[in-house]
Amino acid sequence: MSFRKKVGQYTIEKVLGVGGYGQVYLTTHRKKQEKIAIKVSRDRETLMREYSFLKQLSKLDGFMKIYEYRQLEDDDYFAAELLGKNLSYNYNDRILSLECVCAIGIELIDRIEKMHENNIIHRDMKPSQFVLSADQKSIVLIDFGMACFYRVNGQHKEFKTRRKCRGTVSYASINNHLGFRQSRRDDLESLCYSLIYLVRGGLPWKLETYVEGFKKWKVVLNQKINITDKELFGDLPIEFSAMLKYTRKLCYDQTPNYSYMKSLMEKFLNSDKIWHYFDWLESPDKPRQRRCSQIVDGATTITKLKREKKVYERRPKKVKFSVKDMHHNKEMNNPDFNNIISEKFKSISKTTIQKHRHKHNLSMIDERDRKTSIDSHSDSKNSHLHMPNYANNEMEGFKIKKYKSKKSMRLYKVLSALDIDKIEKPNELKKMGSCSNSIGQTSGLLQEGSDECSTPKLELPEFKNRDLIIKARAIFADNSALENHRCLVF
Ligand SMILES: Nc1ncnc2c1ncn2[C@@H]1O[C@H](COP(=O)(O)OP(=O)(O)OP(=O)(O)O)[C@@H](O)[C@H]1O
Repeated sequence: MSFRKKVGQYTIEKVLGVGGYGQVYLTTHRKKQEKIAIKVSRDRETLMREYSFLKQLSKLDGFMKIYEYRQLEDDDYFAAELLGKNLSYNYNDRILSLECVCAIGIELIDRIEKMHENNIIHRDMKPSQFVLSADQKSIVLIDFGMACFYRVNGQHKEFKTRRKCRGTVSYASINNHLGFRQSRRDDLESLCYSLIYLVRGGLPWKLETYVEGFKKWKVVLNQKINITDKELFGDLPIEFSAMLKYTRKLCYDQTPNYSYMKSLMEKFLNSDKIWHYFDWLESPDKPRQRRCSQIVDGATTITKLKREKKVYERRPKKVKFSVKDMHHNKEMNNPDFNNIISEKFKSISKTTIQKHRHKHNLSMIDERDRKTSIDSHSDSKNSHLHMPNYANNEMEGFKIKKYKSKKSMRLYKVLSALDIDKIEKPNELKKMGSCSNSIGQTSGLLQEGSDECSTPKLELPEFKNRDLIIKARAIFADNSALENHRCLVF
């Protein structure tokens, strides 16, 4: 297999990153001998859109400088300023200090504010999109492949439901999970999860590796709703939870108070020179650096990454053989052939097999899986029977806490995660009646799925909190009815 050596007039030196839809290379311009980053993709439409957003922002401080866009025979590329490392693995595989993360937070809130002023929302904020500038003294926000305009001709786009869940599940906002069209608030909520990741070395959501596609979104939503402050924030100062709660409270089209958010982070810094606090820079008068308790047991944590790295390093090299070799061996009646094959299949883990089944929609053959699927199926048929009858409640100023049943407690948890303790129009709850009659109708929120969703027909009933989401969705469904409400949702 031959690797690509050049793109247009640039010679490729190494791969900087391979993402969802493109590859980023470190290259040298053959004539000017300049080091340049090149993003290459076959997805012309997305690459062009990203380029146009970057072009618009590139004149501002804190955004990547962007050069040319070229169309090639098989793919397209654009050239950009060469930046440093991204923050996804954290500096030196260690958790960052509290002060450093606050400094990063201030930088990023500033970038987000500028981006929002330009009518753009990012929709995929996460640590791998936070890249150090070449001098390592500032943070640059990259990857606008999923960005879009939230305001067109001065008008905010209207609120919509049943949208695809977009972005990266661990950092997605609750409203994104619920299928609501994203707006400025969602970038900020994702930023909060990213900062927690950086300062605690991970996020507490737990995911089995074989959970894929849209099911992953359901599992993580459940955890985001049910998690306690202690689990999520550990010994972090109260300002972090205040910031997350603030972003969750924002209305759909509300302009966030960026200064307030910055002020929460500034409490931990005494100097104006933000880069002073970056852990990766040495300075003689470096201020005190505090480390917070680390999350070690989550879907992605530094500890886990280190562990995996060690296992990977220790693993003996696999003997590779091609299909051609296999046929050859078979034809030659090689006595070792069967051993080789059985060894190879032994090394395929259960997870991989489950993944494969999942991908190809194969029936689950083990008894436990079969049982779950039967249970969930029967659940689906009778789902409307489980719906508590809220429809008769005509009381003004409906208090969520009033309902003590298990299901309403779950509803209460979603609403309190969104910081809503009162629904002003109890009549809205009537909609649940009609929603609950048809799984197809209600599952719009759930089935449209993520962009990662390769199996859009994932069974809705598998989601334990199905009722809860249906309810939340029903309550939020009517944008206009809730516009003037204290619950600040849309
Ligand atoms: N200008 C640059 N200079 C240095 N490194 C870069 C630059 N642009 C991107 N990278 C690196 O390449 C990685 C992938 O880039 P980018 O996020 O733009 O690609 P993507 O295909 O959209 O990825 P994903 O799907 O993971 O978001 C980044 O995390 C970053 O480490």
